[in-house]
Amino acid sequence: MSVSIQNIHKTFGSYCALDDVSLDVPNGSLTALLGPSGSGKTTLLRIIAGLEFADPGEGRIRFHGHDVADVPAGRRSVGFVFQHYALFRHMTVAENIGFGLAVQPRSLRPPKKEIRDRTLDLLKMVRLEGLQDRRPSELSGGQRQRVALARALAIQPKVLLLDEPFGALDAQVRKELRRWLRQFHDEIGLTTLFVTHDQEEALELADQVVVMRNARIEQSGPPQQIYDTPRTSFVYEFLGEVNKLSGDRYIRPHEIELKFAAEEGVDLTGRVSRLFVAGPFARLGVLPETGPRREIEVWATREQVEEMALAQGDIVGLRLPAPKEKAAVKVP
Ligand SMILES: Nc1ncnc2c1ncn2[C@@H]1O[C@H](COP(=O)(O)OP(=O)(O)OP(=O)(O)O)[C@@H](O)[C@H]1O
Repeated sequence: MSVSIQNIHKTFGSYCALDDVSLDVPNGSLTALLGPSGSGKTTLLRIIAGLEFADPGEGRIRFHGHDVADVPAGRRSVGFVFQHYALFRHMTVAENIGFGLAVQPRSLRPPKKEIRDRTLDLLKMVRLEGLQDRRPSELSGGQRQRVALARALAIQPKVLLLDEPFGALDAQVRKELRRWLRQFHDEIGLTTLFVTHDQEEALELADQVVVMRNARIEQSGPPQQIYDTPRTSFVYEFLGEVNKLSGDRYIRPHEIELKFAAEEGVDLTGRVSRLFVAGPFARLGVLPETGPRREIEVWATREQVEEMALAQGDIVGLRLPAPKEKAAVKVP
Protein backbone atom coordinates (compact mmCIF):
# COMPACT_ATOMS: atom_id res chain seq x y z
CA MET A 1 0.00 0.00 0.00
CA SER A 2 1.42 3.41 -0.89
CA VAL A 3 1.66 6.16 1.73
CA SER A 4 1.39 9.80 0.77
CA ILE A 5 2.07 12.65 3.14
CA GLN A 6 1.34 16.20 2.13
CA ASN A 7 2.18 19.43 3.93
CA ILE A 8 2.09 17.97 7.43
CA HIS A 9 2.79 20.24 10.39
CA LYS A 10 3.19 19.13 13.99
CA THR A 11 3.81 21.32 16.99
CA PHE A 12 4.19 20.36 20.64
CA GLY A 13 3.23 23.54 22.49
CA SER A 14 5.39 26.18 20.86
CA TYR A 15 7.91 23.64 19.56
CA CYS A 16 7.71 22.75 15.88
CA ALA A 17 8.55 19.05 15.37
CA LEU A 18 7.43 18.81 11.71
CA ASP A 19 7.38 21.80 9.42
CA ASP A 20 5.51 21.34 6.14
CA VAL A 21 6.63 17.78 5.47
CA SER A 22 5.61 16.03 2.23
CA LEU A 23 6.67 12.55 1.24
CA ASP A 24 5.59 9.75 -1.09
CA VAL A 25 6.31 6.18 -0.14
CA PRO A 26 5.62 3.92 -3.12
CA ASN A 27 3.84 0.61 -2.62
CA GLY A 28 6.29 -2.16 -1.74
CA SER A 29 9.27 0.13 -1.18
CA LEU A 30 11.74 0.21 1.68
CA THR A 31 12.18 3.81 2.80
CA ALA A 32 14.66 5.07 5.40
CA LEU A 33 14.02 8.18 7.47
CA LEU A 34 17.54 9.36 8.27
CA GLY A 35 18.56 12.30 10.40
CA PRO A 36 20.13 13.49 13.61
CA SER A 37 18.45 13.20 16.97
CA GLY A 38 15.42 15.46 17.30
CA SER A 39 14.94 16.01 13.56
CA GLY A 40 11.37 14.66 13.64
CA LYS A 41 11.76 11.08 12.33
CA THR A 42 9.87 9.34 15.11
CA THR A 43 7.14 11.98 15.12
CA LEU A 44 6.57 11.41 11.41
CA LEU A 45 6.43 7.64 11.91
CA ARG A 46 3.96 7.99 14.79
CA ILE A 47 1.72 10.22 12.69
CA ILE A 48 1.70 7.62 9.91
CA ALA A 49 0.82 4.98 12.50
CA GLY A 50 -2.00 7.07 13.95
CA LEU A 51 -0.37 7.25 17.39
CA GLU A 52 0.05 11.00 17.01
CA PHE A 53 -1.99 13.50 15.03
CA ALA A 54 -0.76 16.24 12.74
CA ASP A 55 -1.88 19.81 13.43
CA PRO A 56 -5.23 20.56 11.85
CA GLY A 57 -4.95 22.36 8.53
CA GLU A 58 -4.15 21.54 4.95
CA GLY A 59 -1.95 18.57 5.83
CA ARG A 60 -3.07 15.24 4.39
CA ILE A 61 -2.05 11.69 4.98
CA ARG A 62 -3.28 9.04 2.57
CA PHE A 63 -2.93 5.29 2.40
CA HIS A 64 -3.43 4.04 -1.14
CA GLY A 65 -5.13 7.33 -1.99
CA HIS A 66 -7.54 7.29 1.00
CA ASP A 67 -7.36 9.96 3.67
CA VAL A 68 -6.69 8.19 6.98
CA ALA A 69 -6.68 11.24 9.27
CA ASP A 70 -9.77 9.95 11.09
CA VAL A 71 -8.83 6.27 11.04
CA PRO A 72 -7.62 5.12 14.48
CA ALA A 73 -4.27 3.35 14.81
CA GLY A 74 -5.86 -0.08 15.32
CA ARG A 75 -7.64 0.15 12.00
CA ARG A 76 -4.80 1.39 9.83
CA SER A 77 -3.31 -2.06 9.09
CA VAL A 78 0.04 -0.92 10.35
CA GLY A 79 2.64 -3.09 12.07
CA PHE A 80 5.36 -1.61 14.30
CA VAL A 81 8.68 -2.58 15.72
CA PHE A 82 10.43 -0.25 18.13
CA GLN A 83 14.02 -0.17 19.33
CA HIS A 84 13.07 -1.44 22.77
CA TYR A 85 10.02 -3.40 21.86
CA ALA A 86 9.50 -5.15 25.14
CA LEU A 87 8.22 -8.61 24.42
CA PHE A 88 6.02 -9.93 27.21
CA ARG A 89 8.46 -11.71 29.48
CA HIS A 90 5.96 -14.11 30.97
CA MET A 91 4.76 -15.30 27.55
CA THR A 92 6.42 -17.75 25.19
CA VAL A 93 7.60 -16.70 21.75
CA ALA A 94 4.43 -18.19 20.20
CA GLU A 95 2.17 -16.39 22.69
CA ASN A 96 3.95 -13.13 22.03
CA ILE A 97 3.50 -13.47 18.27
CA GLY A 98 -0.12 -14.53 18.56
CA PHE A 99 -0.95 -11.79 21.06
CA GLY A 100 -2.12 -9.24 18.50
CA LEU A 101 -4.53 -11.77 17.04
CA ALA A 102 -5.76 -13.17 20.34
CA VAL A 103 -6.83 -9.73 21.63
CA GLN A 104 -8.80 -8.78 18.54
CA PRO A 105 -12.56 -8.34 18.91
CA ARG A 106 -14.35 -11.69 18.78
CA SER A 107 -15.75 -10.97 15.30
CA LEU A 108 -12.24 -10.53 13.86
CA ARG A 109 -10.38 -13.04 16.02
CA PRO A 110 -9.27 -16.16 14.15
CA PRO A 111 -9.90 -19.55 15.83
CA LYS A 112 -7.17 -20.82 18.19
CA LYS A 113 -5.89 -23.39 15.73
CA GLU A 114 -5.50 -20.75 13.02
CA ILE A 115 -3.62 -18.45 15.41
CA ARG A 116 -1.27 -21.33 16.19
CA ASP A 117 -0.73 -22.15 12.50
CA ARG A 118 -0.17 -18.55 11.56
CA THR A 119 2.31 -18.15 14.41
CA LEU A 120 4.32 -21.14 13.22
CA ASP A 121 4.31 -19.78 9.66
CA LEU A 122 5.56 -16.42 10.91
CA LEU A 123 8.31 -18.10 12.91
CA LYS A 124 9.44 -19.83 9.76
CA MET A 125 9.32 -16.53 7.89
CA VAL A 126 11.66 -14.86 10.38
CA ARG A 127 13.82 -18.01 10.47
CA LEU A 128 13.17 -18.92 14.09
CA GLU A 129 11.54 -22.31 13.58
CA GLY A 130 11.50 -24.46 16.68
CA LEU A 131 11.81 -21.59 19.16
CA GLN A 132 8.07 -21.15 19.77
CA ASP A 133 8.14 -22.38 23.37
CA ARG A 134 11.08 -20.30 24.54
CA ARG A 135 10.71 -17.25 26.72
CA PRO A 136 12.20 -13.91 25.55
CA SER A 137 14.95 -14.21 28.18
CA GLU A 138 16.18 -17.33 26.38
CA LEU A 139 16.76 -15.48 23.10
CA SER A 140 19.57 -13.28 21.79
CA GLY A 141 18.89 -9.59 21.11
CA GLY A 142 18.74 -10.22 17.35
CA GLN A 143 16.30 -13.10 17.81
CA ARG A 144 14.09 -10.95 20.04
CA GLN A 145 13.85 -8.27 17.37
CA ARG A 146 12.86 -10.91 14.84
CA VAL A 147 10.12 -12.09 17.23
CA ALA A 148 9.00 -8.45 17.52
CA LEU A 149 8.89 -8.31 13.72
CA ALA A 150 6.87 -11.55 13.54
CA ARG A 151 4.48 -10.09 16.12
CA ALA A 152 4.07 -6.94 14.02
CA LEU A 153 3.40 -9.07 10.95
CA ALA A 154 0.82 -11.31 12.66
CA ILE A 155 -2.03 -8.88 12.00
CA GLN A 156 -1.11 -8.94 8.28
CA PRO A 157 -0.36 -5.23 8.05
CA LYS A 158 -0.26 -3.33 4.80
CA VAL A 159 2.47 -1.01 6.08
CA LEU A 160 5.38 -1.87 8.35
CA LEU A 161 6.98 0.82 10.54
CA LEU A 162 10.33 0.20 12.22
CA ASP A 163 11.75 2.73 14.67
CA GLU A 164 15.49 2.13 15.05
CA PRO A 165 14.82 -1.61 15.09
CA PHE A 166 18.49 -2.50 15.46
CA GLY A 167 19.50 0.46 17.60
CA ALA A 168 20.09 -1.54 20.78
CA LEU A 169 22.11 -4.34 19.16
CA ASP A 170 25.86 -4.62 18.82
CA ALA A 171 27.52 -3.71 15.53
CA GLN A 172 27.99 -7.24 14.19
CA VAL A 173 24.43 -8.43 14.88
CA ARG A 174 23.15 -5.15 13.54
CA LYS A 175 24.90 -5.68 10.22
CA GLU A 176 23.62 -9.24 9.91
CA LEU A 177 20.04 -8.23 10.71
CA ARG A 178 20.24 -5.36 8.28
CA ARG A 179 21.10 -7.71 5.40
CA TRP A 180 18.50 -10.16 6.58
CA LEU A 181 15.84 -7.42 6.64
CA ARG A 182 16.64 -6.39 3.06
CA GLN A 183 16.30 -9.98 1.90
CA PHE A 184 13.15 -10.43 3.93
CA HIS A 185 11.66 -7.29 2.45
CA ASP A 186 12.47 -8.46 -1.07
CA GLU A 187 10.65 -11.71 -0.35
CA ILE A 188 7.46 -10.25 1.13
CA GLY A 189 7.42 -6.84 -0.60
CA LEU A 190 5.60 -5.00 2.21
CA THR A 191 5.69 -1.18 2.14
CA THR A 192 8.17 -0.43 4.91
CA LEU A 193 9.46 2.72 6.59
CA PHE A 194 12.29 2.59 9.05
CA VAL A 195 13.92 5.23 11.18
CA THR A 196 17.66 5.34 11.65
CA HIS A 197 20.36 7.85 12.43
CA ASP A 198 22.99 5.59 10.89
CA GLN A 199 23.82 6.72 7.36
CA GLU A 200 25.47 3.43 6.42
CA GLU A 201 22.36 1.53 7.45
CA ALA A 202 20.11 3.82 5.41
CA LEU A 203 22.31 3.72 2.32
CA GLU A 204 22.75 -0.04 2.39
CA LEU A 205 19.15 -0.97 3.11
CA ALA A 206 16.77 1.46 1.53
CA ASP A 207 15.29 2.04 -1.92
CA GLN A 208 14.56 5.60 -0.89
CA VAL A 209 16.45 7.65 1.68
CA VAL A 210 14.74 10.65 3.28
CA VAL A 211 17.17 12.95 5.04
CA MET A 212 15.54 14.99 7.81
CA ARG A 213 16.89 17.98 9.66
CA ASN A 214 15.23 20.46 12.00
CA ALA A 215 11.66 19.28 11.40
CA ARG A 216 12.02 19.33 7.62
CA ILE A 217 12.95 16.99 4.80
CA GLU A 218 16.29 18.19 3.52
CA GLN A 219 16.47 15.80 0.56
CA SER A 220 15.02 12.47 -0.54
CA GLY A 221 15.81 10.01 -3.31
CA PRO A 222 17.56 6.74 -4.12
CA PRO A 223 20.64 6.16 -1.91
CA GLN A 224 23.22 6.45 -4.67
CA GLN A 225 21.72 9.68 -5.94
CA ILE A 226 21.66 11.24 -2.48
CA TYR A 227 25.23 10.17 -1.83
CA ASP A 228 26.57 11.36 -5.17
CA THR A 229 24.61 14.58 -5.55
CA PRO A 230 23.75 16.01 -2.15
CA ARG A 231 21.82 19.23 -2.47
CA THR A 232 23.05 20.86 0.71
CA SER A 233 26.24 20.91 2.73
CA PHE A 234 24.35 19.28 5.60
CA VAL A 235 23.44 16.25 3.46
CA TYR A 236 27.00 16.09 2.17
CA GLU A 237 28.42 15.94 5.66
CA PHE A 238 25.73 13.73 7.15
CA LEU A 239 26.08 10.98 4.55
CA GLY A 240 29.70 10.15 5.12
CA GLU A 241 33.19 11.53 5.42
CA VAL A 242 33.91 14.49 3.24
CA ASN A 243 36.68 17.04 2.74
CA LYS A 244 35.64 20.65 2.63
CA LEU A 245 38.12 22.51 0.46
CA SER A 246 38.35 26.21 -0.22
CA GLY A 247 35.60 27.68 -2.37
CA ASP A 248 33.07 25.42 -0.62
CA ARG A 249 34.17 22.43 -2.63
CA TYR A 250 33.17 19.10 -1.13
CA ILE A 251 35.18 16.02 -2.06
CA ARG A 252 34.73 12.52 -0.70
CA PRO A 253 37.93 10.72 0.38
CA HIS A 254 37.56 8.02 -2.28
CA GLU A 255 37.31 10.60 -5.08
CA ILE A 256 40.90 11.72 -4.57
CA GLU A 257 43.67 9.98 -6.49
CA LEU A 258 46.94 9.36 -4.72
CA LYS A 259 50.11 9.97 -6.80
CA PHE A 260 53.83 10.65 -6.45
CA ALA A 261 54.47 14.35 -5.89
CA ALA A 262 56.30 14.82 -9.23
CA GLU A 263 53.75 12.89 -11.29
CA GLU A 264 51.74 14.48 -14.06
CA GLY A 265 48.21 15.61 -13.26
CA VAL A 266 48.86 16.36 -9.60
CA ASP A 267 46.66 19.20 -8.29
CA LEU A 268 48.38 19.63 -4.95
CA THR A 269 51.15 18.14 -2.88
CA GLY A 270 51.22 17.43 0.82
CA ARG A 271 52.81 15.51 3.64
CA VAL A 272 51.33 12.23 4.86
CA SER A 273 50.37 13.08 8.42
CA ARG A 274 48.51 9.84 9.11
CA LEU A 275 48.53 6.41 7.53
CA PHE A 276 46.30 3.56 8.61
CA VAL A 277 46.06 0.26 6.80
CA ALA A 278 43.34 -2.29 7.60
CA GLY A 279 42.64 -5.31 5.42
CA PRO A 280 42.65 -4.26 1.76
CA PHE A 281 42.04 -0.57 2.53
CA ALA A 282 44.22 2.37 3.50
CA ARG A 283 43.21 5.71 5.02
CA LEU A 284 45.57 8.63 4.89
CA GLY A 285 45.67 12.14 6.22
CA VAL A 286 47.53 14.54 3.93
CA LEU A 287 48.53 18.03 5.04
CA PRO A 288 48.80 20.32 1.97
CA GLU A 289 52.11 22.14 1.50
CA THR A 290 50.37 25.30 0.31
CA GLY A 291 47.01 26.90 0.95
CA PRO A 292 44.96 26.28 4.10
CA ARG A 293 46.70 23.75 6.32
CA ARG A 294 43.65 21.59 6.77
CA GLU A 295 44.27 17.84 6.70
CA ILE A 296 42.72 16.08 3.70
CA GLU A 297 41.32 12.58 4.17
CA VAL A 298 42.23 10.22 1.34
CA TRP A 299 41.15 6.60 0.87
CA ALA A 300 43.27 4.26 -1.21
CA THR A 301 43.99 0.54 -1.46
CA ARG A 302 46.59 -1.21 0.62
CA GLU A 303 48.15 -2.40 -2.64
CA GLN A 304 48.71 1.13 -3.84
CA VAL A 305 50.23 2.26 -0.55
CA GLU A 306 52.58 -0.74 -0.65
CA GLU A 307 53.51 -0.22 -4.31
CA MET A 308 54.37 3.42 -3.59
CA ALA A 309 56.18 2.30 -0.41
CA LEU A 310 54.48 5.14 1.44
CA ALA A 311 55.21 6.00 5.03
CA GLN A 312 54.10 8.74 7.38
CA GLY A 313 56.02 11.95 6.66
CA ASP A 314 56.39 11.31 2.89
CA ILE A 315 55.38 13.98 0.41
CA VAL A 316 52.67 12.81 -1.98
CA GLY A 317 50.64 14.28 -4.82
CA LEU A 318 46.85 14.42 -4.93
CA ARG A 319 44.66 14.59 -7.98
CA LEU A 320 41.23 16.01 -7.30
CA PRO A 321 38.11 15.16 -9.29
CA ALA A 322 36.77 17.68 -11.78
CA PRO A 323 34.55 20.21 -9.99
CA LYS A 324 30.87 19.28 -9.94
CA GLU A 325 28.13 21.70 -10.85
CA LYS A 326 28.59 24.44 -8.29
CA ALA A 327 24.85 24.85 -7.81
CA ALA A 328 24.71 21.31 -6.44
CA VAL A 329 25.83 22.39 -2.99
CA LYS A 330 23.93 25.01 -1.08
CA VAL A 331 25.63 26.32 2.01
CA PRO A 332 23.00 27.18 4.60
N1 LIG B 1 5.18 14.32 23.01
C1 LIG B 1 6.07 15.30 22.85
N2 LIG B 1 6.01 16.45 23.56
C2 LIG B 1 6.88 17.45 23.38
N3 LIG B 1 7.91 17.41 22.50
C3 LIG B 1 8.04 16.30 21.77
C4 LIG B 1 7.14 15.18 21.90
N4 LIG B 1 7.53 14.22 21.03
C5 LIG B 1 8.62 14.71 20.39
N5 LIG B 1 8.93 15.94 20.82
C6 LIG B 1 10.04 16.79 20.34
O1 LIG B 1 9.98 16.85 18.94
C7 LIG B 1 11.30 16.79 18.38
C8 LIG B 1 11.37 15.67 17.37
O2 LIG B 1 11.34 14.43 18.06
P1 LIG B 1 11.45 13.05 17.33
O3 LIG B 1 11.36 11.98 18.37
O4 LIG B 1 10.49 12.99 16.21
O5 LIG B 1 12.93 13.12 16.74
P2 LIG B 1 13.82 11.98 16.11
O6 LIG B 1 14.37 12.53 14.86
O7 LIG B 1 13.05 10.71 16.02
O8 LIG B 1 14.97 11.85 17.20
P3 LIG B 1 15.71 10.55 17.81
O9 LIG B 1 16.63 10.06 16.73
O10 LIG B 1 16.43 11.11 18.99
O11 LIG B 1 14.64 9.57 18.19
C9 LIG B 1 12.25 16.61 19.56
O12 LIG B 1 12.84 17.86 19.85
C10 LIG B 1 11.36 16.14 20.68
O13 LIG B 1 11.86 16.58 21.93
